[in-house]
Amino acid sequence: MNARTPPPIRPVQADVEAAVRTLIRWAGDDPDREGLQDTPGRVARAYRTFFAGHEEDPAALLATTFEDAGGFDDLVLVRDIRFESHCEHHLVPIIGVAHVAYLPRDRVVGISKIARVVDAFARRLQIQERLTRQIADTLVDTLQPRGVAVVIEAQHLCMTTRGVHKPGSTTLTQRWVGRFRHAPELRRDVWQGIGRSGSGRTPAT
Ligand SMILES: Nc1nc2c(ncn2[C@@H]2O[C@H](COP(=O)(O)OP(=O)(O)OP(=O)(O)O)[C@@H](O)[C@H]2O)c(=O)[nH]1
Ligand SMILES: [Zn+2]
Repeated sequence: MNARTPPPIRPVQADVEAAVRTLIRWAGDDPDREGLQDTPGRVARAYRTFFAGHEEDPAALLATTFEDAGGFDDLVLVRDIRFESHCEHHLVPIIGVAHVAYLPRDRVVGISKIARVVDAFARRLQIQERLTRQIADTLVDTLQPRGVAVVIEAQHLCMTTRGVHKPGSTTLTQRWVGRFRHAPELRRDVWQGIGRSGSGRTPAT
């Protein structure tokens, strides 16, 4: 944003409710009928939850670390972190799991904070590739570990409930940083840890 561009004005709840009334009318229904009267307010509140990550600073979630981990510097893998996100193309849910691994250098982080970082990025308008990368980059920047791995498997409802209509299809993305990039055995540890048999190939740089 350059100096002449004013910051975007954030709509207030009344603006959002008016937009939802328009959507209801566009769908062919009457926003004033009894069953729909409270819907615009509900949708505004739901969207606030869905996109709460835009208000969060994921790096701050990792601020508390522990150096006294008994010299532990081996693999830490938090598996099956269920998340709900929304695709930025259709505003339709992306539902999946993230598996996050790191090799500590001199400190570890509370494991719940890793799941919080996943949520902070998931609760935004997203594409899966960016979500994967943002989680990995945040761990790298804040913990400076020897390596980070993020694998995400997700179902995009824009592919299953509309458009190409492929129910059951899932998308898998992976990001390997540091030691994981050039150590197939470490990547195999992650694949085995998450119950999958990934290839040991070295990812393109
Ligand atoms: N790479 C990537 N694509 C995504 C993600 N979520 C949704 N998409 C895709 O974004 C694309 C948008 O394509 P468009 O042709 O502009 O939109 P569309 O006409 O609604 O496309 P269809 O979904 O094929 O009906 C689609 O191919 C979606 O499958 C994501 O996380 N990553
Ligand atoms: Zn989509």
